[in-house]
Amino acid sequence: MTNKIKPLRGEITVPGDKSISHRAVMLGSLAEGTTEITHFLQGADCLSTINCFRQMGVTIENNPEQNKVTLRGKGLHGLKQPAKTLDVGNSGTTMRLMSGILSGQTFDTVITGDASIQKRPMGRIITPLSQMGAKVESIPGGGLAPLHITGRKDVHLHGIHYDSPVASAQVKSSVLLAGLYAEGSTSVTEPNVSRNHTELMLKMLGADLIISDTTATIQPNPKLTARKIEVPGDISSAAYFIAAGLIVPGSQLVIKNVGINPTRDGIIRVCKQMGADIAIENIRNTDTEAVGDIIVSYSQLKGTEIGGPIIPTLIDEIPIIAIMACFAKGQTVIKDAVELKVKESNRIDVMVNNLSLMGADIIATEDGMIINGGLPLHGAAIDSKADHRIAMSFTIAGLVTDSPVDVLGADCVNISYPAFYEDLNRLMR
Ligand SMILES: O=C(O)C1=C[C@@H](OP(=O)(O)O)[C@@H](O)[C@H](O)C1
Ligand SMILES: C=C(OP(=O)(O)O)C(=O)O
Repeated sequence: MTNKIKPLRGEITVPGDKSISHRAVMLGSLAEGTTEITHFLQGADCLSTINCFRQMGVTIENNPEQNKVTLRGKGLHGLKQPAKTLDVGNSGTTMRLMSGILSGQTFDTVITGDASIQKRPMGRIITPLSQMGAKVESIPGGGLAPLHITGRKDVHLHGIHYDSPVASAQVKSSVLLAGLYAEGSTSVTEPNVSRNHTELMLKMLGADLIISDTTATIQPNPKLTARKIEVPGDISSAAYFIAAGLIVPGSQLVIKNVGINPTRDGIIRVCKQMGADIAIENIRNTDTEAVGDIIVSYSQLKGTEIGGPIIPTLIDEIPIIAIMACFAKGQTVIKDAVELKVKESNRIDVMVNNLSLMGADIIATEDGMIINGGLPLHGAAIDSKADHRIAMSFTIAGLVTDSPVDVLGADCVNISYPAFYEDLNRLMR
């Protein structure tokens, strides 16, 4: 069967940012007053966060038709012990950020997630939280979930300075959130700056938090006051349409209202490096985050090198960048991205194996991959390994292969972008 290539044209608004939606529920639950969240992401990961906080006594109304969530915060010390194990589903963000919050509670909890979560490293949060005096135990051992977190009845956590070995917003946020419950200040320094949504939202709600270069420092026990939170469109979801616009001949797309926080905008910078016809218009600020409309047109891309401080700003976009690199002239080298091995799947192996199957010239390296672009890609059956970013990346590749790509387990897009296929089909009409 051959594939008829159809250009993508028109305007699209992508769903709300996943990282910011999680944080809005978490911090709203710890604030005093009513939080109204608009453009909330109705992805399974964020619904897991809602469920966990409901189990700890927070009243949360979710209106999926309007993507609106309203919740009544309990204050820093108002959560109650859940009746059963907290289940984060597939969400690493929920697991790691909540572990920081739970470390500061007076009650015990057990927290776990699906098969993928139970393979992902939690030692990276157990180490700093333990240094703060928290008692976080891996039940199976080896730093894996489920985790048992013992409440701190008499002893308080104490602030630390943590020199994180990884640039990870989940590690940084977990420690800063535990810092809300510590004696003394808590700071985290990371090797490169990771997304700073936790810091920006905490500040907006009234926390005493200072960001200086690669260090964030928080003072304990603030009064957090509920505010309206407008969630920008998720640049990680926009990335699939950016790529489609660039690689499908004849395409031109406007992606409205996308979060362009500089700790997340690496994909835009890489597209420019690759010679893309891409621009941002209508830049404005919400209370905490910059947003803009992304305009993108089909372009002949060229290879590039990606590594160093830009990596955390585009970590979830590397699978789709690898697809773009296959359509670029020349070589693309992606390095310093070893973190890809501990996401929902090993994203280096899964990208390299599947793109090789489709005829790409790609090899895995220890911390990334090297792609020689320009070879035609063929259709194939691609196992998504239940990883939403993999499923969406290969769907976009399949728009320009000579025969169809069959993505197995494609319903995992539900984790971060439930309407992905509907939105894509609408732009191809
Ligand atoms: O804090 C967050 O919301 C996230 C941080 C990143 O993970 P790491 O902190 O593990 O890099 C990213 O990959 C994930 O999709 C969301
Ligand atoms: C890695 C991701 O999310 P999490 O760590 O929250 O599971 C992702 O969405 O690509």
